[in-house]
Amino acid sequence: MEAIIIVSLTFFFLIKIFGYDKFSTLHKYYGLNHHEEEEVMAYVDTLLNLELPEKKRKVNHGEIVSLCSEFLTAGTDTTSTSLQWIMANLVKYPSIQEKLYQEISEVVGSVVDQGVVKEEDLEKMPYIKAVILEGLRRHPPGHFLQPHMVTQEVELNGYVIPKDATINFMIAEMGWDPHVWEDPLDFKPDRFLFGDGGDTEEFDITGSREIKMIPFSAGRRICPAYGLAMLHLEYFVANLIWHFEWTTADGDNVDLSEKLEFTVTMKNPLRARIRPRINQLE
Ligand code: HEM
Repeated sequence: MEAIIIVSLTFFFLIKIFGYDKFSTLHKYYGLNHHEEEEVMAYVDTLLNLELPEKKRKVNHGEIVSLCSEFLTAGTDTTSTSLQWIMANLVKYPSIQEKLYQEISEVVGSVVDQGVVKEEDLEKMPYIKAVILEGLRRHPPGHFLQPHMVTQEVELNGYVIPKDATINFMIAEMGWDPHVWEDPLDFKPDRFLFGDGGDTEEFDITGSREIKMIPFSAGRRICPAYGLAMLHLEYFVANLIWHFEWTTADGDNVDLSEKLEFTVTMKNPLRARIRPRINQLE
């Protein structure tokens, strides 16, 4: 009998579906497998002996707590919110979900083998990158950056911005600019596929060549974890789609209205019906 599970999504619950032990990438970056063969260094370890050259001392416990709190806050909500937006679009647009599933199956094979899509598999999947980039363009979790301060007076488009002024950047609006993006409010991952081979390498998410969208900011204060966040999103989405077929719950329409919280979240959180693909093969 088909097992159909209706979920009101919180994505950390979904991590549990797969089991943390299978998420080798998380282990590698967060240093969770100290007892296993691979030698890893946890971020917190790097702080314990960190010298502050200007102050000629090590970071104290209060500063370590503050740094840990910062990266936990900065990293958790942003990634889970982005994941929810991307999955919502994959539920809303089944043909995009199907195209993604086809790409994953071509690289990884059949889900009956019950493995996981691995980090090295993702490198052979241009479409998953395109889906994540489109998700971050259309629904960046932060619509603004942290406030920045101007270090020297500058003139921009006829406006003088004085030294020490506090400024910010409307990063969501940049990604929706109709002068830069065709049909900017549509969810079209194909816009990030370049060349015959569908190579997405060309898109520069750091904005160092040109700025078309900067969900992770740009320059010196760019999100230090942008590579990790991209990898997590590709990893979670690929595995969620490879293992499960996602459809709307009870004829619900996926509502993409926004709500401003710490990040910009779904006003009506995604409710989806997920069906293990393995059952479809029996
Ligand atoms: C989709 C996921 C993520 C997005 C869209 C994102 C985006 C951003 C943005 C826009 C900033 C502000 C940069 C600025 O003000 O110029 C930022 C800063 C930061 N992010 Fe991320 N981030 C994500 C995930 C993560 C993760 C997973 C971590 C840590 C594990 C992290 C750690 C940080 C930290 C520590 C800062 C502050 C950097 C500083 O003050 O210089 N972020 N992020």
